[in-house]
Amino acid sequence: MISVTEAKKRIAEAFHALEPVTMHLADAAGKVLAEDLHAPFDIPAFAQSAMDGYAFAFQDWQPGKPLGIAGEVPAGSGIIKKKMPGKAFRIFTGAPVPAGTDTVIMQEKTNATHDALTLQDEHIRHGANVRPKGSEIKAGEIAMKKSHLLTPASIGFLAGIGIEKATVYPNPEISLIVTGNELQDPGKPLQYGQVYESNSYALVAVLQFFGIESIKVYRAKDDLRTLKNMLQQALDESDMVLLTGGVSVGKYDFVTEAAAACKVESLFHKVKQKPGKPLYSGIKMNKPVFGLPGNPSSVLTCFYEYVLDAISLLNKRNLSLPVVRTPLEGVYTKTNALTHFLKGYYDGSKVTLLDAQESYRMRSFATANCLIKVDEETERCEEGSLVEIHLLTC
Ligand SMILES: Nc1nc2c(c(=O)[nH]1)N[C@H]1C(S)=C(S)[C@@H](COP(=O)(O)OP(=O)(O)OC[C@H]3O[C@@H](n4cnc5c(N)ncnc54)[C@H](O)[C@@H]3O)O[C@H]1N2
Ligand code: MOO
Repeated sequence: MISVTEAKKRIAEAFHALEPVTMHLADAAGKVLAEDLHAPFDIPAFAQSAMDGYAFAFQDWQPGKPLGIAGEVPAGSGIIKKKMPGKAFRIFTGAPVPAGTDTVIMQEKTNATHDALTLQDEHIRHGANVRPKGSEIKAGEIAMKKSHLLTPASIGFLAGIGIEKATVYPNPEISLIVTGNELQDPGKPLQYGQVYESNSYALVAVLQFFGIESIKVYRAKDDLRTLKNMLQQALDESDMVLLTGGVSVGKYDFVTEAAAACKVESLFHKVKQKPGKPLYSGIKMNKPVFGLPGNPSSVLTCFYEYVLDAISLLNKRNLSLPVVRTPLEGVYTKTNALTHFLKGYYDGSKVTLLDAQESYRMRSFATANCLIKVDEETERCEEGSLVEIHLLTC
């Protein structure tokens, strides 16, 4: 049995990023850039008015002397206006500032008749209310660097400078295999000895929260041949496989055997932790395989603590839970030399240990917003002592 630190280290060293793919910008949100992007054009592509008002040449203006009005330039106007010295143009926000003019005055600060304009702003400066050509970015300039996370603002920025496609690290396609003869679908009546299948629901939900779109779910009976064939198929058609249940020492626990039969190389089996002690992790051609111990709370805890690390290595995102140190409300003691991950509630200044910590229970997990990590060697956490918590961002 290895420590939590060693298990995380083995994962960190085992996996590398998926092959980058080029996709439409609309599909690239939440992904990480695998290339530098350069601006294809000067943006704005022309000197642009920032206000509804009048464009004029600053040097033509003499206080108290009206300017003539030569015409109108609405946004989107493709008409190139002739230079009209001494004249102003009616102009609107976003419209091209006509050649020969360099300054825009907002309409509220003018007095205009149909052909004469009086400026009523002595403080107006040369170039006011004009967005110069290329002031956002110049053609050829680096717009975004490799490894940048495409946030909504990044997507808006790239679209705004005319970029349509991006080469990014894709999300892994993931197969889930839930094992167990006892499993029944929610909504159907429970026969004696059956339990409702909830692990696939929790895993699909958490994967979706983290932006993973391609998820296949399989159900396997506790039978080595079936499980082996299913795992082989899942390995063939996806980038990562998560199995739940069947990873402990029982007579019907076949996950590690099935993985070995599929030539998955084991990274570890069993970690000094609670919940999730029988956790298994393996690798086949950069495809992570996790055998998550079947108890629902162990499944989700191991997902947050280990599977997220592996996904982060494949898609180059940093999805691992944020870590905070905060005072503990109450006292916590433990007698075993295992790392404990405990369901907690963090109010921004302290963390409270929730009840129902047993790994078959999900009730308090459903209201928890963090996991409290109590290290292997710690025997007692005193009231008010600083503990490490991992924030459940979803
Ligand atoms: N002799 C020992 N027995 C057990 C040990 C051990 O070290 N020695 N470890 C215990 C721990 S810790 C855990 S965790 C479990 C893990 O066992 P498995 O991964 O083999 O899981 P199962 O036995 O298949 O299931 C455990 C539990 O979870 C329920 N389950 C399973 N799948 C689902 C699902 N999809 N949805 C809802 N509930 C599920 C299952 O019915 C069992 O109650 O082993 C301990 N035993
Ligand atoms: O972790 Mo088992 O996950 O303690 O029930």
